[in-house]
Amino acid sequence: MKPTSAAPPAAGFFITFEGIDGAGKSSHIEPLAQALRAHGRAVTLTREPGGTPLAEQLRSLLLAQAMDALTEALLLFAARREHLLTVIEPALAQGQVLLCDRFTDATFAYQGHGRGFDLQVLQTLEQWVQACPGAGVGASAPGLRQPDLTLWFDLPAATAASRLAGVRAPDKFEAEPQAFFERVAAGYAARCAQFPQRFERIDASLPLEQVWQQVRSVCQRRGLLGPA
Ligand SMILES: Nc1ncnc2c1ncn2[C@@H]1O[C@H](COP(=O)(O)OP(=O)(O)OP(=O)(O)O)[C@@H](O)[C@H]1O
Ligand SMILES: Cc1cn([C@H]2C[C@H](O)[C@@H](COP(=O)(O)O)O2)c(=O)[nH]c1=O
Repeated sequence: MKPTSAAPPAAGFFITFEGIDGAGKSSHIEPLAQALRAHGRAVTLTREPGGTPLAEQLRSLLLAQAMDALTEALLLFAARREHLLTVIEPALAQGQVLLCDRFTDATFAYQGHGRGFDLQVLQTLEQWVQACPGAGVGASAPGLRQPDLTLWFDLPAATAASRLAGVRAPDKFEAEPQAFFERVAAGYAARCAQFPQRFERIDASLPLEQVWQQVRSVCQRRGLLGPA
């Protein structure tokens, strides 16, 4: 029988976009999706909290209602479980690139460092919620779904606040004082130091086009995009 020359199916790849509110994540998700599709990849674009009808309902509560810190963490992880099982895992199993606007690093940064909520409790919830049969083959924690690549848009809290001023009415998180976002930014820096293999720091203080060039070159270096 003649050997077939068909390429093996692409493996799924999970990319998260992280950073404080106003850091510029959303400005680059759609352009990256387009670039990946032009490079022949199937792409799913999604966000947290949200990404499914149930998780979007939880998002509406989370972004509007004041609540106890544990309640907030539980609702975030409930939305995440639903999102993982119905959107993220199926897309990765089909070999897609999954682009997600925020994931669990946001919980460690906002709830953990921003609100001062217990990091050990967050870690326990992470282990429960992100246990997925298809995840982590060959990884340090087999069976635990984690992003393959995290693009961290690093921007001083004062610059983010001035970019957001007047753009839209602030939600519950955006209404927090600058000191909160300074703690969240420090939380992201700590996560970047803890997971240097999957984190890539993007200098988000540069003009839009230069930020995009950084995103593009990270994806080229990681073999997701070809040369420009
Ligand atoms: N590099 C940049 N230079 C100047 N302004 C920018 C830059 N990137 C984004 N902006 C502007 O800053 C604002 C926030 O950007 P964007 O919505 O992409 O941030 P975000 O990180 O997705 O915020 P959020 O998490 O709150 O949704 C927008 O008005 C956007 O046009
Ligand atoms: C996933 C996640 C999100 N948040 C916060 C961070 C943002 O302020 C909002 C989401 O709004 P965006 O405009 O879509 O960025 O939710 C959080 O506190 N903890 C989380 O785990």
